[in-house]
Amino acid sequence: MQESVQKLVDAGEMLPLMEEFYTIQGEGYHKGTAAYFVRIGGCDVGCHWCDVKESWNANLHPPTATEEIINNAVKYSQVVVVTGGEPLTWDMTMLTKGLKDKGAQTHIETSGAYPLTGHWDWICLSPKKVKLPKEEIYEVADELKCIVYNKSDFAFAEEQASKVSKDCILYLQPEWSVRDKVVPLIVDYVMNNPKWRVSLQTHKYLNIP
Ligand SMILES: C[S@@+](CC[C@H](N)C(=O)[O-])C[C@H]1O[C@@H](n2cnc3c(N)ncnc32)[C@H](O)[C@@H]1O
Ligand SMILES: Nc1nc2[nH]cc(C(=O)O)c2c(=O)[nH]1
Ligand code: SF4
Ligand SMILES: [Mg+2]
Repeated sequence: MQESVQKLVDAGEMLPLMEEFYTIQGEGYHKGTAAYFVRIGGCDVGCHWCDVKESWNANLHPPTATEEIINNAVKYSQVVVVTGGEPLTWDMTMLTKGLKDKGAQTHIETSGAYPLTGHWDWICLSPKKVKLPKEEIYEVADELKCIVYNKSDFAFAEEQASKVSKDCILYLQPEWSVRDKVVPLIVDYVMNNPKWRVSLQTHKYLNIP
C-alpha cells in the first residue's frame, strides 16, 4: 500500500471496504429490522467456522474514503451496521462521527479483540476463545452473542456472560454448519437457563445477504 494511503487508513479516514448492502438485520436483538451493512475487510482472529473468510485479508479490499462510505450509507438507512472482518482492527472514530452527524444510528458487530474506538448506539459483542475481548468492551456491550459449535461453548458463554453489564442481553447462536446438531442443545440450555435467548442467522433462512 502507498505510504500516503496507509496514513489515511491508520487515521480511519480511509477503510478497506469489502462490501455494503441494504438488508434486514438477521441476528440478535435487532433481527427483522432494515439496516445498511458496511463490511470492512481485515481480521486476524481466525475462527475456523467463520462465514466470511474472504474478509480476512485487508489487502484484497480497496481503501475507500470514509466520507464516501458515510454519504452513501445514509442514503439507504438511518441504521448502519458496521461489520467485517473485524471492524475494531481499524479506528472507527471518523466513520461513526460522520454517521452520527448525519443522524444515523451506529451499530457494530465485533469480537472485541481490539481496542474499542467509535461512538456506538448498539454494540453486539461476539467473543472468541482464540482472541479474547479487551476488558473495556464488556461493560458497554448491549448484547452478547455467543456462537455454539460444540458443548464446550456453553461454559465459555457463561464465563463471558459473567463479565458483561447486568443490562446486556444474552444470546446463544448456533454455528451454521452444525445447526442441526446444536439447535436442540441450545433449546434445552435456554429452557434450563432462561437468562439466555436463542439467536438464529435468519437472513440465511430468508436467502438474503
Ligand atoms: C462475520 S462476524 C464479523 C464481525 C466480528 N468479526 C465478529 O466476529 O463479531 C459477524 C457475526 O457472525 C457470527 N458468525 C460468523 N460465522 C458464523 C457461523 N458460521 N455461524 C454462526 N455465526 C457466525 C460472528 O460470531 C459474529 O457475531
Ligand atoms: N442480514 C444479515 N444480518 C447480519 N447480522 C450480522 C451479520 C454480519 O455478518 O455481521 C449479518 C449479515 O451478514 N447479514
Ligand atoms: S472474528 Fe469475526 S470475522 Fe474474524 S474470523 Fe471470527 S467470525 Fe470471522
Ligand atoms: Mg454474516
